[in-house]
Amino acid sequence: MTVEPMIRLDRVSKTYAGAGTPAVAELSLDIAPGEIIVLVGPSGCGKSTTLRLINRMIEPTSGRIHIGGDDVTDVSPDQLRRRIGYVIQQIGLFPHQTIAENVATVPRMLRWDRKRISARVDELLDMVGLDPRLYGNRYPKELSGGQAQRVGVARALGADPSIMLMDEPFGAIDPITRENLQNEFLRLQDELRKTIVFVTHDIDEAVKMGDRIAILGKQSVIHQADTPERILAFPVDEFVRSFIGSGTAMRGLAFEKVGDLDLAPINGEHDGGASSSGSITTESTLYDALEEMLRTASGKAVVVDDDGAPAGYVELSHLSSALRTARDEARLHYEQLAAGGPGA
Ligand SMILES: Nc1ncnc2c1ncn2[C@@H]1O[C@H](COP(=O)(O)OP(=O)(O)OP(=O)(O)O)[C@@H](O)[C@H]1O
Repeated sequence: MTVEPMIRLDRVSKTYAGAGTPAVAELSLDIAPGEIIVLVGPSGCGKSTTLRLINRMIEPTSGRIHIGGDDVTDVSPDQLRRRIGYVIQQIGLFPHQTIAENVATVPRMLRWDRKRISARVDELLDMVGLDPRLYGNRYPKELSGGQAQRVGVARALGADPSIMLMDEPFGAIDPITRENLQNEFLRLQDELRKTIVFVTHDIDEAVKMGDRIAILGKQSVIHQADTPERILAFPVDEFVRSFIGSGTAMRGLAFEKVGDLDLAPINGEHDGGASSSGSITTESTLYDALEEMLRTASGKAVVVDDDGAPAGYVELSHLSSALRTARDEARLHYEQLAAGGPGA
């Protein structure tokens, strides 16, 4: 990594009192400023422990933690936590405080004046898509699960921390609300550019949210830490392959754009049918094209240009060749890494 990492874990270990083996063993990981890194792995592999080590809710048994270039292993955890927002699944809003009071938690701890706190609370609720006038005076039990989760995000952003730790933040939410929250959060992150460590069980969520994904095995041992594209194209071992599961190859199609293909020409005889179907544009992904092929059961998908006129076909051979190229590029990257070459 060429930029100075925002978070550096340097051989960090944690053995809980009374436990025979460490929950986290010698974990080293650099996290760049502004990136979302997603930690995924089986239950009990130490994901939550790793998050809590970063904000020192628990103390490492050994190793060092650096934030923004400073070794924070020994600074006061209170100070540290103001620089780090924390969102958890069972959101833990204070039930007897209003939404506005909940969101004001950190600014109040920092002893901001009343006016500044109130302006910040309004701004934060707006940011997460809740109208402060409608929701500010409600109590947590008067919110849906999705709304409560938004409040959790707003509260974590209270003092504009540079780092957010998110432990299965959308885990207990129905799939549709969950997808909305994911999309809104990604949009928000486009503006805020926080450094985010995000824990999930769900590989699809990891692929969607992560700039990088770290696949962890027992004791938070990193099996593979890389972009979602490369992990899907080239799982480095059997553990990663089985963790990401079936349908892996197809998921990789979501990273390729139709516009990057050399489309098959449309012959005159197909024009009529071609122009009548086709929601696929040059901005669509190859995954969209595959869905279109399956939907029309034709083995090809018509691509339309900006004026809605047919521009060409995506064929199955495009898809297999795109996947092959992604796999070959990823393999080359890892070969170069192993050889200490340019990928290293
Ligand atoms: N406070 C604690 N005291 C003792 N052991 C703990 C404590 N918290 C976690 N552990 C143990 O440490 C290991 C890692 O737990 P952790 O919660 O970090 O895993 P996880 O990957 O987040 O799991 P999950 O996905 O199920 O939430 C487990 O074996 C767990 O039982």
